[in-house]
Amino acid sequence: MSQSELERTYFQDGLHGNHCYGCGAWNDKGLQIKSFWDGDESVCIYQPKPHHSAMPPDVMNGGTIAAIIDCHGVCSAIADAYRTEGREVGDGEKIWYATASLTVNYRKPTRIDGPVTARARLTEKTDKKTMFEVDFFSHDGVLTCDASVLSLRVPSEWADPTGLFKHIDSNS
Ligand SMILES: CCCCCCCC/C=C\CCCCCCCC(=O)SCCNC(=O)CCNC(=O)[C@H](O)C(C)(C)COP(=O)(O)OP(=O)(O)OC[C@H]1O[C@@H](n2cnc3c(N)ncnc32)[C@H](O)[C@@H]1OP(=O)(O)O
Repeated sequence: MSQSELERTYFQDGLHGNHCYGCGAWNDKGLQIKSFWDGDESVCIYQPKPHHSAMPPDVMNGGTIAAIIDCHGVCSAIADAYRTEGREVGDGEKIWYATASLTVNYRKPTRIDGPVTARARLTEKTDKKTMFEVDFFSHDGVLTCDASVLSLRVPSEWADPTGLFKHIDSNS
């Protein structure tokens, strides 16, 4: 059964300190997407802004669409991992995933004049890898893109607020 808007728990609200451009609730210049479970699917509804346009001002930009799908897919992988362990997102020992692969097929132009919806379903999972297939709809219900997002579980250094590369450099 679908949750009402007031009952929803958004994955990103549990990812404290996340400054990601697409999904970081702590990045005030980012998209700040919000994702939630609707049964076995995860859903993200996003109202594009006029500056998220492609060349025609009424069509949504493909890179912005990809950023939404990417972050919705990775956040779904994170939320799925917490759910598998019976925990709320962000509770207890932290779980991080990063994008290993993103494929987006742009089937039709996406209207910018209303909220877009990404719906994702889990299609493959191992201890380290999680694949979500994502359908992307414009506000009039047209399926404009389909996509797949492969997320890989990464160590806690990815969440170091001072950065990742010093860990990589010191290991190489
Ligand atoms: C107070 C402040 C606190 C701060 C808190 C922060 C909170 C943050 C919260 C939340 C964040 C969540 C939000 C993120 C959302 C946005 C996502 C992004 O934009 S992430 C950036 C873009 N992505 C990258 O930059 C990855 C770059 N790539 C890598 O680093 C590596 O390639 C990585 C980690 C993805 C994989 O490397 P390996 O060494 O762990 O894995 P290997 O051993 O190579 O592979 C494992 C398995 O995966 C397959 N695999 C790996 N890469 C693949 C690929 N590209 N395509 C297909 N398969 C791949 C391999 O074939 C292998 O498969 P077999 O286990 O043998 O079956």
